Amino acid sequence: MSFRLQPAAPARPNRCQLFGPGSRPALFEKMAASDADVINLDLEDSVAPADKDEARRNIIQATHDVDWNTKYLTVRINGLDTPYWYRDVVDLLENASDRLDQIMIPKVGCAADVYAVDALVTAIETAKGRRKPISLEVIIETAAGIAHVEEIAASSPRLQAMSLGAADFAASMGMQTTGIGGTQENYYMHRDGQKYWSDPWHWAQTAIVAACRTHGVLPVDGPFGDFSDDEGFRAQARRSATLGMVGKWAIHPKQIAIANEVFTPSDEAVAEAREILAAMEDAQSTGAGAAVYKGRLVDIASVRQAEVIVRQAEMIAKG
Ligand SMILES: CCC(=O)SCCNC(=O)CCNC(=O)[C@H](O)C(C)(C)COP(=O)(O)OP(=O)(O)OC[C@H]1O[C@@H](n2cnc3c(N)ncnc32)[C@H](O)[C@@H]1OP(=O)(O)O
Ligand SMILES: O=CC(=O)O
Ligand SMILES: [Mg+2]
Repeated sequence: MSFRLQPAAPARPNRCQLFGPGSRPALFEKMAASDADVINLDLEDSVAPADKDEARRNIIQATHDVDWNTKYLTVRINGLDTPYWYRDVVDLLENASDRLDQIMIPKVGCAADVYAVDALVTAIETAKGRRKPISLEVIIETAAGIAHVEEIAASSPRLQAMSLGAADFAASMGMQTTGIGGTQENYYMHRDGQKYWSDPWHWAQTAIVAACRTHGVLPVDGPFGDFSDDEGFRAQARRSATLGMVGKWAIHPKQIAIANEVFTPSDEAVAEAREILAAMEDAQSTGAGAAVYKGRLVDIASVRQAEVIVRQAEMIAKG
């Protein structure tokens, strides 16, 4: 273990990030009343170019008018390769209420992309005397983004979360699919006449989790496009949770309850984790470093594993 301790990620629930287009203000109250931990109002890909100005105005108004209660409120700005992003940041930071918590930067390709937004945010916060600092989140959804994922995770003290954006990621990588997340028909192994599907998102997810955990950032799984496929969504979410991600986007309200369920440690998992902690406390009281729990080895590493589950459950229970 390096002598540098691994920094903790922000201790707030981030099990589900519910998206909605800034150009559909009729959805805002429904989003606020949902069970999602995080609300992402979108100015980017779900908003047509002709609607960008109005969507910005809708979102700014909603930071003043809508009761967002305990939601973590974040706005996805347009990418740095567009003519829209600077106006998104300037208008939001100059006019949104203090209810705005975070800005999401899409298609981040290098640490300097985050630096540029951070510089603009910092200047406007100072000029306007905004007392609550805005946090940042990024989407890794390009070949450059995944190639530079570690420097991006380290890019700014404002950075709280990083998502994998499967749709744009697939496009940027030249992947032969129009599916957004989940199992891909042609990504399989073959043996004895049987197909065994594999997970094409796995390597990018683990790269994101490692970069995030190194730098104290929340790793999040992005969209799953087929919102009629509950079991496909659940399987994708379970894989992400198992790999260390803390939550997943919902692009339709149907997906919220499944994300919350999967990313909340189950009562059984928490009970087992507590039993492991107790078994190890007993072992350590007799001077032993290892013990047997339900026929399997547990040791001090098991304590660290069990603590991840207990801490996550306690943090979610606190809200
Ligand atoms: C893929 C790459 C990405 O960047 S994903 C992130 C950007 N995309 C988005 O933000 C899209 C978010 N989702 C949507 O715009 C809509 O959910 C889409 C997919 C278009 C479906 O809308 P619609 O046809 O109205 O759905 P529906 O009739 O099944 O709705 C049922 C009830 O739920 C509501 N609803 C719908 N979407 C949301 C939402 N995002 N947040 C909150 N509520 C939502 C509908 O208004 C409808 O409500 P009601 O039952 O009529 O009261
Ligand atoms: O922005 C999200 C994506 O999947 O693309
Ligand atoms: Mg995208």
